Amino acid sequence: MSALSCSLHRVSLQGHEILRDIALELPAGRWTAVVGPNGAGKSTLLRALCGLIPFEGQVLLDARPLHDWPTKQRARALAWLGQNESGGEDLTAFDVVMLGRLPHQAWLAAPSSADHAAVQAAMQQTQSWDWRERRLGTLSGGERQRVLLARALAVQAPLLMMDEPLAHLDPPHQADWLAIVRTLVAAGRTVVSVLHELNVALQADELVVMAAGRVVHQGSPEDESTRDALQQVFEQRLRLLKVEGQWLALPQA
Ligand SMILES: Nc1ncnc2c1ncn2[C@@H]1O[C@H](COP(=O)(O)OP(=O)(O)OP(=O)(O)O)[C@@H](O)[C@H]1O
Repeated sequence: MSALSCSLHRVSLQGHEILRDIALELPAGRWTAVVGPNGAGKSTLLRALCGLIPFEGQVLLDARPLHDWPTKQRARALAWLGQNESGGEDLTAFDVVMLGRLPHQAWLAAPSSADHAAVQAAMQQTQSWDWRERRLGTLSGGERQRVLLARALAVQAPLLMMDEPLAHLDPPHQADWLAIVRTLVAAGRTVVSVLHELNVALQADELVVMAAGRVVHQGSPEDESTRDALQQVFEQRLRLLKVEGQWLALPQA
């Protein structure tokens, strides 16, 4: 069963064709990592799949065309964490995370106790609760990223899409992110993330390997064909090693 599937004929930005002929099925209840070299089209793909940019073709969320979903219902079904998100600098971290609860609230209604509980739980999960009174603009890059991750978690959507969620995170907080993803997937949620950190991506259930605006391969990191595709798109410049049962990718000079 797919949480999200697409048949994208073309995605163009400002008159330039960025993606072409992409057909994907992203399995429900699994973690899929999208990888590939700079400029491959990973962020553009994720944004098209979330309906944030126009596309030629079709995207199905839970087997229903994305654009047929009522906006609020779709916002409850699909949570999004973008790359280098700006805005809301003067809001407190708590209020930023509360924005994740908007799809659950009636127009102009005050947040409910369930909204408060969801915000607190998400901020505790990303260890950002201590900064709840701080303004977003005063936080470091990594602290800010944890608040924005909490906002995405607070939506409590069955599908979580994240573009470079590990940006600015130090190794312990990368490990915490991985633990959060595993907890979500164990609870039946679906996670799709663009990742540059190949050692983390190789722990995903599925990899989508991209190059030059196309999907080159989709499969488990355990499959040799997936690792061959990685080598191909990264110009055979990886050393892929299995250490303690875990695939690692080192840059090769
Ligand atoms: N608004 C735009 N107008 C024209 N071209 C764009 C626009 N946005 C992105 N592109 C181009 O589209 C291509 C894909 O960009 P995208 O950000 O999706 O790649 P990516 O795989 O996420 O890259 P990276 O790993 O460097 O973050 C790049 O060549 C980029 O320069």
